[in-house]
Amino acid sequence: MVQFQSQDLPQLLIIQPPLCLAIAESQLSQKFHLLKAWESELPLDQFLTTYACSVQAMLCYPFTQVNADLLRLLPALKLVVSPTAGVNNIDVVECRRRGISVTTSGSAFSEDVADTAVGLLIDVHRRISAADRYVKGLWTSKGDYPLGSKLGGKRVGIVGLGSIGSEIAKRLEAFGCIVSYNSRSKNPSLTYPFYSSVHELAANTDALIICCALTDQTRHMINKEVLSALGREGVIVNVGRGAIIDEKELVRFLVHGEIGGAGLDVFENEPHVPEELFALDNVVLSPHNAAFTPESVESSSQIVIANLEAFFSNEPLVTPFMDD
Ligand SMILES: O=CC(=O)O
Repeated sequence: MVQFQSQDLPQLLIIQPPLCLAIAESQLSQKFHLLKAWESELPLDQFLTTYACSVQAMLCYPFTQVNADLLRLLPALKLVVSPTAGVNNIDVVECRRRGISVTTSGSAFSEDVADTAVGLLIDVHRRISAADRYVKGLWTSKGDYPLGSKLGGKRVGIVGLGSIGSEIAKRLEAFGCIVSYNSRSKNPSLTYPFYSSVHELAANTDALIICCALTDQTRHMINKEVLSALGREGVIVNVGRGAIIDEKELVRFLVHGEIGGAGLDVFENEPHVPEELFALDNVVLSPHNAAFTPESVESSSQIVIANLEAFFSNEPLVTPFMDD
């Protein structure tokens, strides 16, 4: 049997280690010659210069900033593969200008993100995390814990009705919620009420779930006016990206009781989380892990590998990034 040396395999550049999103390295290394920049003794720019003329594909984990400066060092690059749904760490405009394709995880994470979004919504309304802390610390007599509020019948506005938003809507319908949405455009195949303005959506709902992409247009889209429109009883859940909400305003609204509560999986400057939130029982926090289960990471791994194989065999990419 012919034994391939890894040098014979197509090169795959990886700049930073994978953290929790480990794409099965054993599977990758059977098919690609992995160039792991962080394991090299060379400074990054020298490492990249060494492979500049040969590297055509890069796997980019969420903390790698793929900006114009980095791309300039990689003149042969033709493909950036992201194992996540969000690509706000990649300069997709510069990639397009340079003829570099970008792929995402497609819908590999959608169901798990949707589960977490609904979990956070229920938790804030029914005070599950706060009740857990209460039982473990202060419970002295039965029945004296403040009542939470019912999810069924709530009007929930979904901001971004793509693959994740649609999974959230499906789940909320089963809970008897009244769903409406805001998106870049109305989807004619959906019957949920559409609001072209997120402010209007907030004014007409009891809770907002943010699951759109972070772009120049959506940065700080949830601002003081939108939070005021959501109102004192309103709840906000964010499983998109932290910077879609003006975090300083959100903290101010929560601390002053000007909105009802929040379930947050993402933050503006991760892993920094505003400490004012820690003392609030109507705020539930999670460490940007809404998407990640062993099952979804495995499915994202398969998509990463399928995109790389398609690229190196000149086949159409499986989940190209679509900026629609
Ligand atoms: O945050 C997770 C993702 O973008 O898939």
